[in-house]
Amino acid sequence: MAEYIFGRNAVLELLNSNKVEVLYVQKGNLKGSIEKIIGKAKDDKIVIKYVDKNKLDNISQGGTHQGVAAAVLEYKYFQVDDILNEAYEKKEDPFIIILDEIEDPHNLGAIIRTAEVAGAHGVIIPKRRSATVNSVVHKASAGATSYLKIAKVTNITETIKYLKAKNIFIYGADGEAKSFYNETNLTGPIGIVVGNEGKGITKLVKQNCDELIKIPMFGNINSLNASNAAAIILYEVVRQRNEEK
Ligand SMILES: C[S@@+](CC[C@H](N)C(=O)[O-])C[C@H]1O[C@@H](n2cnc3c(N)ncnc32)[C@H](O)[C@@H]1O
Repeated sequence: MAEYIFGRNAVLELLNSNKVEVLYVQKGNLKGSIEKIIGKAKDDKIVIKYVDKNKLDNISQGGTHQGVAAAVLEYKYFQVDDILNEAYEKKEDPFIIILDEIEDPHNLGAIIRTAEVAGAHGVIIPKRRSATVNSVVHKASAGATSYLKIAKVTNITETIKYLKAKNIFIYGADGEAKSFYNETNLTGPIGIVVGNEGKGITKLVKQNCDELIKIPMFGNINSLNASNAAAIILYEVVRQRNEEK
């Protein structure tokens, strides 16, 4: 069952933290701060439903709704083992994307979308210093957050060690790597680490990767956008896996 928040200040706060799934506005009640709320929801491309007062009275169960309520988007994160089990149940080698502090929700959404389309089994993000699955990510993923398993972990390095103990080979995507991504064998059980937009993969995480791989660059800019880099590498994994069959 959806959880609802009501009242103008509470709804605006929820909008600012990108956690509104659907906005409910009382028909005809469009004056004052409600205009700001509707404007923000429109900017964020959130579904707005104009409803009768009765509907809002029901949602708020007698509370003061001031003509507005919102359904809260709460993503239920999976465990790393759920991602592994998804692969094992499908009798496939695990194919996991590990995001080391991706901060931009649009990048996170885009990577989740590519990972889902590429047939990966899940995406792992850290609890801290990372974008989390909110309405912006949900939209940027084109709804892929509803299909792909996303796990939120306390420590990426520990998770990598855990995956390595399960015979999963961990590649770090790094523009300074020696090996080229397309000359590296990316078949078998693998995890691909993609780093933060500004600082790349953190030192400790990098040290714990089995191998670093790079996408060649020929221009003046010293890196690709994280979600573009992820897409290029994920599709090389797809290519190699299909060639293997
Ligand atoms: C914007 S880049 C980070 C740039 C950062 N200044 C650095 O030193 O890594 C974000 C992430 O995208 C991936 N990436 C970007 N360009 C890449 C390339 N040429 N080869 C492999 N990965 C790349 C890496 O995972 C990187 O951590």
